Amino acid sequence: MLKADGVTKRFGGLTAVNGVGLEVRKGEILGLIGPNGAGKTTFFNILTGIYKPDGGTISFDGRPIHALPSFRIARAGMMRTFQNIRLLKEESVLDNVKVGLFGKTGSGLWAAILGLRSAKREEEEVTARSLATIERVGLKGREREAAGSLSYGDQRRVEIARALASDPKLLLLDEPTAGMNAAEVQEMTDLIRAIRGKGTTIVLIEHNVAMVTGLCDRVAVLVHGEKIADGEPESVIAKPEVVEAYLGKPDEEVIAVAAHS
Ligand SMILES: Nc1ncnc2c1ncn2[C@@H]1O[C@H](COP(=O)(O)OP(=O)(O)OP(=O)(O)O)[C@@H](O)[C@H]1O
Repeated sequence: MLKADGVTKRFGGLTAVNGVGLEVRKGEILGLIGPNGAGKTTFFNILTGIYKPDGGTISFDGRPIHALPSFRIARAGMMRTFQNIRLLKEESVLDNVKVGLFGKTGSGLWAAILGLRSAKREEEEVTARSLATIERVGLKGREREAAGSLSYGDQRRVEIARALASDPKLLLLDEPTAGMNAAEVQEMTDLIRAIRGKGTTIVLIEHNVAMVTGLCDRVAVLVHGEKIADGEPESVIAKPEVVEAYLGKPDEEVIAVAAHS
């Protein structure tokens, strides 16, 4: 589904992503882990066209995308969420999700201004699709509430719904469980699994090692902008270089998870 080869990004003298190669297979959940500042979000920003890479190539669904603007990459079927929730807090849950379908409609601005029938029909379709997606992420009945009034965990669901509304082939989630309690992490894990169950391929950046190990089919590890490991979760996180580089020192949680597997 996605193939990155030798992807590099520099900010002045800092090489944030250094020659990273990564393959994402159709239908899998891939976890991207690594310490703070390892380059994970920068890598997402490159995949989604927010940053242009200084080197390397990326193909998505068989087409090169590394030179495309973000809206074209989104239109090709790659959507994402952000580490810091980016919702229109005063607007309704429904309107926030409808934003995810912006650019997907074809009638155009004049048709909307003139109130043409095609624009009305499109608006109805966008609303229906958004409502169905809201239900899918478990927020049925909350459509008219202001997004900012929802709990943190539910706001993340709205973010995911916005990315999911256009039915992407590939969904990138940047720390979907950040700041969540154990129950919310479990609910988010279930939701991600259900999304994959409907055929969406998922890559997620995550700090919660136990969650990654339980959820992901494969894990890739970035350290100082370089990929140091890639493979089946339990074996990757048990590698001494991963334990040391990722955590700085052997960590009891990781060792316990590895030993348990
Ligand atoms: N726009 C930018 N300008 C300059 N430096 C940047 C920029 N974006 C990221 N960096 C730097 O690139 C490095 C990688 O940052 P990045 O946010 O990608 O790491 P990360 O692995 O996502 O970290 P975290 O887990 O803390 O979110 C860091 O040193 C960061 O300061």
